[in-house]
Amino acid sequence: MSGTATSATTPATFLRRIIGNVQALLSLLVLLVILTLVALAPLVAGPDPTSADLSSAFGGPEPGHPLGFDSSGRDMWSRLLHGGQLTLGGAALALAVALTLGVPTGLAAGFYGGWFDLVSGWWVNLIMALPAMVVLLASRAVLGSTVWVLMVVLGILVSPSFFRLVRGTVANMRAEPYVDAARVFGLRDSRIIARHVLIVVRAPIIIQTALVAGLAINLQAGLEFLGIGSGDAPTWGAMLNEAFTNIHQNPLGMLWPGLALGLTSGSLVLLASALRDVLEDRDDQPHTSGPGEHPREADTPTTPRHAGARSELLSVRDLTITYPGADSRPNKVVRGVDLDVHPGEILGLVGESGSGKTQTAFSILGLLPAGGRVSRGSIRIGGTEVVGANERTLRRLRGRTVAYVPQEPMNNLDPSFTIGDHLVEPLCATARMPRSAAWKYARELLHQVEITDPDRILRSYPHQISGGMAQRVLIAGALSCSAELVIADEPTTALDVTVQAEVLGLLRRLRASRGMAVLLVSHDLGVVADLCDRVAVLHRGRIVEVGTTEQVLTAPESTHAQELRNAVLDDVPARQPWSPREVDAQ
Ligand SMILES: Nc1ncnc2c1ncn2[C@@H]1O[C@H](COP(=O)(O)OP(=O)(O)OP(=O)(O)O)[C@@H](O)[C@H]1O
Repeated sequence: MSGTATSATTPATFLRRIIGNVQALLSLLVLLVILTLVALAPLVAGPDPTSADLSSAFGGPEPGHPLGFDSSGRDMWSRLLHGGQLTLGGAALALAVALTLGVPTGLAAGFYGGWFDLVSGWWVNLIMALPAMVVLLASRAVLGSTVWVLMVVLGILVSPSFFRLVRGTVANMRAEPYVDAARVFGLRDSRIIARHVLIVVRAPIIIQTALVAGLAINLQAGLEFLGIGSGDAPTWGAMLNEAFTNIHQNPLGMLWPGLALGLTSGSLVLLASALRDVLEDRDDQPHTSGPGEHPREADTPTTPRHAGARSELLSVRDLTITYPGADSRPNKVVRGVDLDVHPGEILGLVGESGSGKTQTAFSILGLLPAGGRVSRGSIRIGGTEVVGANERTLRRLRGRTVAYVPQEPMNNLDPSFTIGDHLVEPLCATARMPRSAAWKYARELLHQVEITDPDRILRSYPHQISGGMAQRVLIAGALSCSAELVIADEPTTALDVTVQAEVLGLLRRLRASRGMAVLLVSHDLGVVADLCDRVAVLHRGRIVEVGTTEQVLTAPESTHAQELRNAVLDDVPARQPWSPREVDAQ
């Protein structure tokens, strides 16, 4: 089964995506213009921002003074550009402090947990409990009114936002199997953090940075506006303060610093939202294929099309699933798939790893991972179109018409709840059964999946039962709302051979007794031969052969079905026992 959406984006790809995103491009352009003008203030601003000429007070624009003069006759254009240096510089300092404090401590607390997590958590809670304005006022009284000092204090006050973000993300991934695997390979923690952890947290950090930058600029301007800042120095907040006091004589005076603040913080917020889309591979385009889409290989029509009458239970036509590719162009992982599962039938969906089996199954359930979308085609379950359907329609179908049996039974049971809770909750919520009736029915379901002591199992927590038992419980869950179609994704892969046979036998008996249909996702031809009426073979996202199980397994027509069959070792002579002479011979 595939993992979740992650994007290992190179800087060049990232840049290309930014350029391809109108919102990101426009907000970046606005910010670049503002930053360039502010950085070049000594060259382009003209007169000294502090030199006053009372004879020009409240004067309008004139050559060399495009924005006119303030109440003391100081040039507004010059004050705006020089003021930007203090306002934006102060915000950058606050951000640098917040990042320096929040990110490394968040990484360490999330990765190592333990006493460091506990102690840093207390500190962060303490800082968050402090009223920011009161702390800033007290800091000004104690440390002086220099804008830089106040910005350092502000940086400390906003650092918990980075700490919490990074700690939460890292703590979630600490238990990921690939982190354990990296440890097993003997990698040092510093390398694991640099290689596996930073990649995951960098996108949220970049987004948060853009948001906190906007906040810091506005807080800094707010302090200056209230007169808590650095006195005479020109800043956007101080300009607003001065213009506000003289609003009746010169209402336009508020416009320029207000516009500078609004444009800067607005662009930062828009940039953060666009970055989220770009970095997290979100794609909110309508679900249609566009001219820019390109398959990894030519779209040669190898798919055997059987676009005849559609099954009333499950009918898939021309299904195409797309993810944003590494080069920012759409990557089709399933292409033009046609499938039908008839009532009471077991259809095997087979193919090598990565051929698109799980993606096809998830799209039928309307549960594609983030970034994935059905870019073309139709999926009908019980006559209802799933592609483009709203969540309410999908919820109505899931559990009632179609149910799912996963590959890893243990991962799909919440360790905090008993098996009884797992079975009873959905019965109460979707079938609206009273609790006592739901418990009785859950017991009956466990009987149907051939569990001999249902009362003990209902009271047990997931860790108290075996993998085979857990899979039976999940099958019972799939049966609970009398679904007509069960999608089983490698339901026996995680089980040992004896239990595999038991579960397969159970599925076969349930089909016979309840008449339910099964779409069985598997790469194990033995399982398919044992259970399925028909087989569809997937190769690189396309169906290359469909037929009865006997026909596909005994006389496959397509090369890929032949290859799959040849990979089964049944007819191959067993290897001779190992003998030390083999080593000598090498
Ligand atoms: N979240 C994702 N983001 C991008 N591509 C994905 C994602 N999940 C799967 N893919 C790609 O989709 C293709 C099909 O994956 P899928 O999981 O359906 O394969 P599969 O046939 O079920 O393989 P397996 O038997 O190993 O589970 C693969 O090339 C995979 O790289």
